[in-house]
This record gives sequence, C-alpha cells and structure tokens, in this order.
Amino acid sequence: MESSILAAASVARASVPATVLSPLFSSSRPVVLRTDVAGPSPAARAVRCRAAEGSVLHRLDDEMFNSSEVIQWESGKSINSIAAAQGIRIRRRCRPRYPSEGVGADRDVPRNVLEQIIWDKEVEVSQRKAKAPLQKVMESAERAPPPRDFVGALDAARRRNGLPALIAEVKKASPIKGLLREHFNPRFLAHLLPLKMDCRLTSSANSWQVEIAHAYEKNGAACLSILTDEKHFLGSFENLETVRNSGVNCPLLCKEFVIDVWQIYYARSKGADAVLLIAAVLPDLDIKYMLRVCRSLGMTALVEVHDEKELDRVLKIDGVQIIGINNRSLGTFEVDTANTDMLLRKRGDVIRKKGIKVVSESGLFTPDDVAYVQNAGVSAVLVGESLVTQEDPGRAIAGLFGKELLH
Ligand SMILES: O=P(O)(O)OC[C@@H](O)[C@@H](O)c1c[nH]c2ccccc12
Repeated sequence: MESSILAAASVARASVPATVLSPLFSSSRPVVLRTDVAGPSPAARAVRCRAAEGSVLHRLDDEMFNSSEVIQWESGKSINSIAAAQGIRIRRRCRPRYPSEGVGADRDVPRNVLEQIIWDKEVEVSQRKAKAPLQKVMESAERAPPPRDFVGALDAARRRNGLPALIAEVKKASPIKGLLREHFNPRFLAHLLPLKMDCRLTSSANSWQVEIAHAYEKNGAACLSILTDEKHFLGSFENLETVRNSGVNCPLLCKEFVIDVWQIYYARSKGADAVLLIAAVLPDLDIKYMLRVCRSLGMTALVEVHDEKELDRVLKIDGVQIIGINNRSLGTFEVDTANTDMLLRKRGDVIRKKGIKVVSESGLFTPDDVAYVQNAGVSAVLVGESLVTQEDPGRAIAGLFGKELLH
C-alpha cells in the first residue's frame, strides 16, 4: 500500500470481508476490492473500486476490470506468469520499494535489450518516485497548460498534404546505433524563425534538440516525439519540457518506456500531450488502466505493437484510438518495414471498423518507404534516425516525403 492511490482507495462495504488484490506491475495501480458475498456470477460480484475524493480513481470509472483478470490475480499467479500468459516475453525483475533496496543481484541476466531497458527503468522510476511522490506530480500535472490534440493534429496534416502525417522524432542515440547526432549545426539556425532564441539556447545540453524541434515544425511535422529515456537513448524529461516551453506548437509525444502511471503524470507535468504504451511490456490490465489515466488527463495514448499477437491483444481493448506498428523489434532491433504491411493485411478490416488510426514506426528513409506504408493504410509515420542524422533535419523532411509538406 505504498502509493497514494492505494492509500486513497477505500473499502466499498466495510462490513464484508474483502480480498485486496495487489497491483500487477504498477505500484500506482488501484486497489481492487472484491467482496466475498456470494452472488449470481463472478462478474456480477467481481470488482468494485472505490476511491476517496481527490484520488486518481475518483476520476476514473470502476468498470475497467473483467472477472477473468481478477480471477488470474486471485489465483496468486506471479506478475510474470500473468504477462507470459498474454505472450509477453519481457519479465519484470523487481519492484524495489525504496531506492536503497536496489535490485536482486541473484536475478537472471536480461534476455534482450528491451528487458534490460525495463529492468533499468524499474529502478529509475522507483528512485524518481522517492523524490517526487505521485500526489505531488499529479498536482503539477494539474497546473500544466492544457494538452494539445495529438490525433487532431495528425488528421489535419494528413488532409493538408494527402500524405501520412509526420511525427518527427528528436532522437540523440539508440542502444544499437549509439550516438546518432552529437551536435546541432548552427548553420541551419538561419532557416529558423528567430523565436524565443533565449529559451532555445540557454540550455547548451539540449539546445540542438530544441532547434531540431523547431525545424521539424517549420517543415511540416504534425507532431513531435521526444525521447525521454536517459540511459539508453540519451533523452530526458528536461528536453521534453524545454521543447514545450520553447514556443513549439506541435503536440508532443513523450517517448518513454512507461511501466507505471507515475510516468504518465510526470510526462503531463512536463508538457507532454501523448505517451507511448508498449504492448510488448505491458499486460492488458496495465494498458487499460493507463488508457484511463491518459483519458482523465486529456492525453492521447499511442499503443505500440510489433507482432500479430500484440495487435490482437490491443484490438480487444476498448478505447484505443491510435496504434503504432513498430517495424523494429525492440528485442532484436531488426527492422523490416514489411511488418506494417503484413499486420495491416491481416487485421486492417478490424482496425478500420473500429476507427483506429495506425502509425508506421521506425526504419523509414525514402519517399518509397512512405508510399509503401501509405498504401498499406497508415495515417501517420514516426521517423527519427533518417531525419536526425542529416545535416539539416528540417529540410530532410521534404527528402523523406518527396515534396515539401505544408504546415
Ligand atoms: O529512428 P527510427 O528508425 O526512424 O525510429 C523512430 C521510432 O519509431 C523509434 O525510435 C521507436 C519506436 N518505438 C520506440 C520505443 C522506444 C524507443 C524508441 C522507439
């Protein structure tokens, strides 16, 4: 009961014995209380969440759990076996309550890069939470300027250009490719509007990232993606905040490995309008809960899948507005743009019927690549490397699409 949400949750009917179901992965998850009163069906008597005034739960409704998920919890299955039952191969290592606990030295070695990233993220988040408790972060999220309409910006850009909308990524490095760009080249300052230069140049560590953000916007990007993972991608929440405060108008996607709702509130408090939720990492129930949190904050959730199994899981979840098909496996880091085409051939009908928009993510370099995923049926593309590695990342946009984009 470490988190303030848990502390805030109260027993629905104090007079009956209740089983408190512990959260799956996220320690900021609601307590789910199940009364032991006999009823006609498990679903009917299943789950009641009650939240004290002012808690996160108070703002979410309480119908998010279905009985089979509750039964899984109750059966005492470990968090990793629940995830494995959904086809998730990424294991959670530990959930240190205090930073000083660290992680168990006797655990297995990570299976792949993504698992290593998630294990590191668990430690990072617990340390950050110790410094900035959820309640505080929620309060500062409330004070943040209102979120911008991420999906609306994508739709408008697509209509304007007759091409998939661009989510342009500010990406300094990746675990496999290493450093993608060290410095900003001041020569392209000349192309930029002389807006808020003071703000854009004060922080030397991330000023080039702010310049690139402005160049992307000026050259027709609909939205921007800002990597915030420090250890493996050399991003930061500071960058996100600096870009937000620098006069950029595009909605911002916080590109983070979200494992805990704390990160969503934190992203909002730094000015994010959207967050990434990775199906390879998050069990269904976490995705549902996080979607609710995003909705309560007015944010968009871009739910990322890489394979058919993940896509099928996500298509069963209500309320998903936008799915990212990652052409790169976060396990092996291999890229194949045919992944977007393959998954849309298989599930395009269901996706269209549900009115879900699709973003093709990663490995897009040429107008042919863009045309290929456009023909496959995507509404938007998410591009980092092929832009950020060019001398003038803003101008590189016209090269990527084969024409200048309107903005
Ligand atoms: O640099 P690329 O190949 O254009 O890819 C961008 C983006 O799709 C990629 O950075 C990405 C997609 N999903 C992620 C999840 C975490 C970190 C990074 C990513």
